[in-house]
Amino acid sequence: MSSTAESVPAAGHERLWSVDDHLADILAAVHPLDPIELQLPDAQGCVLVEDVTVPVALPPFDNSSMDGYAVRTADVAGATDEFPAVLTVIGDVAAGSGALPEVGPGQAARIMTGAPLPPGAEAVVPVEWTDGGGGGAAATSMRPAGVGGEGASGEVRVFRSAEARAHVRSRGSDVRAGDLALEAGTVLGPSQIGLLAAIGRGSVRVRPRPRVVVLSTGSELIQPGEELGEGQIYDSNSFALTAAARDAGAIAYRVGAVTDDADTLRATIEDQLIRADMVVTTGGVSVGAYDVVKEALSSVGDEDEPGGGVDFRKLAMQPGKPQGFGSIGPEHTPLLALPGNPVSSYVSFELFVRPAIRALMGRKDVHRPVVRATLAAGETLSSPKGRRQFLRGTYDAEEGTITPVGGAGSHLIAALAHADALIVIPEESVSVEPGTEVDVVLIG
Ligand SMILES: Nc1nc2c(c(=O)[nH]1)N[C@H]1C(S)=C(S)[C@@H](COP(=O)(O)OP(=O)(O)OC[C@H]3O[C@@H](n4cnc5c(N)ncnc54)[C@H](O)[C@@H]3O)O[C@H]1N2
Ligand code: MOO
Repeated sequence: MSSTAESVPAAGHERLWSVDDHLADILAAVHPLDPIELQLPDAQGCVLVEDVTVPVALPPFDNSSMDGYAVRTADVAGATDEFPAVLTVIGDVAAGSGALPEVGPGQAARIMTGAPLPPGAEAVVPVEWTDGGGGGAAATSMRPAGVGGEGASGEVRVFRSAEARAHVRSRGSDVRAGDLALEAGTVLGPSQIGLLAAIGRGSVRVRPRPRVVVLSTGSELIQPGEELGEGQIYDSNSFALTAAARDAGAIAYRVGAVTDDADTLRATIEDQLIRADMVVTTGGVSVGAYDVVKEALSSVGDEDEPGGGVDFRKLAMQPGKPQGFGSIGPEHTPLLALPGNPVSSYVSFELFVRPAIRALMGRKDVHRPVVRATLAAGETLSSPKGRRQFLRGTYDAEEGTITPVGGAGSHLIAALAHADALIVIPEESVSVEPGTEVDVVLIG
């Protein structure tokens, strides 16, 4: 991967890439996945690639919005408690009723919410405006349609008049046939899935969720639940980043920690490519003698896979300085190699992997929201010169303040777990006073 953009001036002898240039390079190389037809439940969170038009009006027929009686307006005109209209009940119309009774003069059909308005009827009077067929005062509910259809015959007293179309939901009052239901580019949330189902669509063309394989590296890592040995730590990165990938919209596969062995790592990644639209690794990208990701991937693909290969860079950011990005395998699957420190890998994920996942999904909103907030710190914060620092904090939307949680250390997993935002300290700042306005990335 290369960038035409300028890199940040070297600090010491290092060439540092800016956060923005690195992200731009990633987004330039990551393209939306090809669309597929998915069943509705599987399409949740996906981006629609077709304009969906309404095949049938909603509602498809005039229907009642209340449990009550379908009546002719002239029959109930002037009805009061004292002088109710007395109508002959000719039967029940329940939701789903096929054959409908014709309501003639002096007649009423008992009707349920959602049931089609029967021919002849012009309005619905709610059951509470009637005696419910019981011969007494105003009813509070209908008598259940028990054996023998009690309540679906006899007489009903109506105590109020009704205007034409009262309590009737007209055919097409929601959408009409031929209307645009949802346009291409819409992200399918629960209500959009509901609309698609309501107009009878069982499947839609969408961009699929990317399959993201997350693997961590490090011979010191063991799985949570196992007994810690000397010098060992639990692998938290693969869990955190798999969760973050899922949260971003991906189908995430967590691969357990791989030992610091280049051949094993290469073989593991190759095995995973079959189910990966993107690979994310953590650890092994620094300058140590056992920095296996760098060793395993620096050379990958150069001769065999034109256009492939992984580039390792140092970024002008803290945490998250060492980063790798490129593509791997015959499909040129994007690979992001993140630093191993837990906070570094998480912040790097937020800044680079999440946007890449969302770009694969075809989403326009690839970035987290950024707001301005007042720094509510107890002391002046310091930041390394020439590096964009991302401190963790809690954001108070009501007060418009951001309070740092924990320090700058990239091993502070507990503080990260209590943060819902990243405080951005620009490259040019070396200290920030409490009360200063800062950019805040909302990650909660
Ligand atoms: N001489 C230098 N040393 C380091 C530099 C440097 O420029 N010169 N950069 C530092 C920075 S900044 C970072 S960030 C780290 C990145 O190192 P690696 O990506 O090679 O990561 P590791 O060495 O494998 O691990 C670092 C640290 O994180 C712990 N870790 C790793 N994986 C996990 C995991 N899955 N779950 C929990 N914790 C994990 C690991 O045990 C180490 O403590 O390099 C600095 N060094
Ligand atoms: O850049 Mo490292 O990610 O500072 O901790």
